[in-house]
Amino acid sequence: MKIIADNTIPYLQGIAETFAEISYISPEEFTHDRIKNADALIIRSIDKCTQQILEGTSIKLITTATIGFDHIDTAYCDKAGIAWANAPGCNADSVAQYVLASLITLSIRNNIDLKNKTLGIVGVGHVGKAVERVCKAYGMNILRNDPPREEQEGSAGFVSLKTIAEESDIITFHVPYTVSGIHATKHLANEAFFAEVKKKPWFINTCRGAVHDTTALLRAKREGIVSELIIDCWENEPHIDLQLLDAASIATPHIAGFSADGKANGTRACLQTIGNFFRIPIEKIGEVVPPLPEEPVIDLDLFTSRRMEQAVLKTFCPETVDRMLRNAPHDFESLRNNYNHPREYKAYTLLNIKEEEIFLSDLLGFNR
Ligand SMILES: NC(=O)C1=CN([C@@H]2O[C@H](COP(=O)(O)OP(=O)(O)OC[C@H]3O[C@@H](n4cnc5c(N)ncnc54)[C@H](O)[C@@H]3O)[C@@H](O)[C@H]2O)C=CC1
Ligand SMILES: O=C(O)C(=O)[C@H](O)COP(=O)(O)O
Repeated sequence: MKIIADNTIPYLQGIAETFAEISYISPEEFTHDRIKNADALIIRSIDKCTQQILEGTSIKLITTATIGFDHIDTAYCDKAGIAWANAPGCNADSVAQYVLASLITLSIRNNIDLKNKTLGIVGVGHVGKAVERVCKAYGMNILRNDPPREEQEGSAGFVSLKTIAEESDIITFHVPYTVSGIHATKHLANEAFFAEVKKKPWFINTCRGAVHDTTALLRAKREGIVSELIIDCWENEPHIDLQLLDAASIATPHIAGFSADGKANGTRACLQTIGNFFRIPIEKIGEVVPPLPEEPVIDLDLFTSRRMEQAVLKTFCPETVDRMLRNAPHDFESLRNNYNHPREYKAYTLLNIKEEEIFLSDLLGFNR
């Protein structure tokens, strides 16, 4: 069996060689001619699987090491008999770590207490639920909007997008990018949405850039309708809007899901899918593990105040990544490809924890 894999997917090399003939190609090499003889692909979100690329190839299975799958023309795949699979939930905890660390960063910068602030979550799937869990543990009130889930499960626990706009102090989007159907998310945060916004909320996009309309978002920011912007996903990546970069309080190059743990989960999910599809045992799958952090022990006594917040920022510091993007906005893709993937909380042990810190620590998943 022939596999072609994106050579920027971590923790894959040395594993797939044991059961397949595998070639690694760069995202730039991802063309029809290069992939046409493969049986299976292992891709990332920057490898666009369009009809043009796929038509006339021998590909039977596409696996993407990501949650989102808007880079795959799934309608064409279904018509052409090409199976495809994403990696559901693989990096949901990474996005939650990013959101909490970014909120803490801005709360310290602006001297604002987040406890009892209302967080409106739009899209409450794997990521939205993980964000809800950590932000609730941190003491925030949660509003949830998810019309597709509401249709299936009933209205209890869900609110309208209008309520999110009117009542939230912070609004965070965790929807897939979709362009058709009654729940299409393209430009969900548009002029009409910002017209309903009341409390000058912070605005977070860590899902897909085109879920917001950049022009409308910039206007909302300029007019003080929204206040702080946390932007990880941008329209037209990697060619990001420099005015939005300037307007954002935290700006990162689409790395919210880039924890080492999330990457390993994504790689493992792809291998598992290939194993199941082609009925091959993948013995080395257990070797797909992220490396230990450089400093796996965090001594809380080293911090004079906001000790748990400092511990969170020790695992992932959005300001470091923000600086890298501002210094080189045109290197968006290379910043992503050469990123130093942080570990999630479970890779760290907290020392000298106090009784009142245990609840949050355990909920985030730190060891103690
Ligand atoms: N920045 C990053 O690195 C990452 C970005 N993502 C993005 O986040 C998205 C969400 O990920 P998951 O939560 O794992 O997906 P999921 O499929 O588990 O959940 C998405 C939720 O959004 C809801 N939804 C769909 N349309 C909606 C609408 N119009 N309004 C409100 N809710 C709507 C769905 O019903 C579902 O519950 C992914 O599709 C991906 O695009 C995911 C991981 C990392
Ligand atoms: O999982 C997703 O969906 C994401 O947005 C990923 O974080 C994107 O990762 P890459 O495709 O850039 O590896």
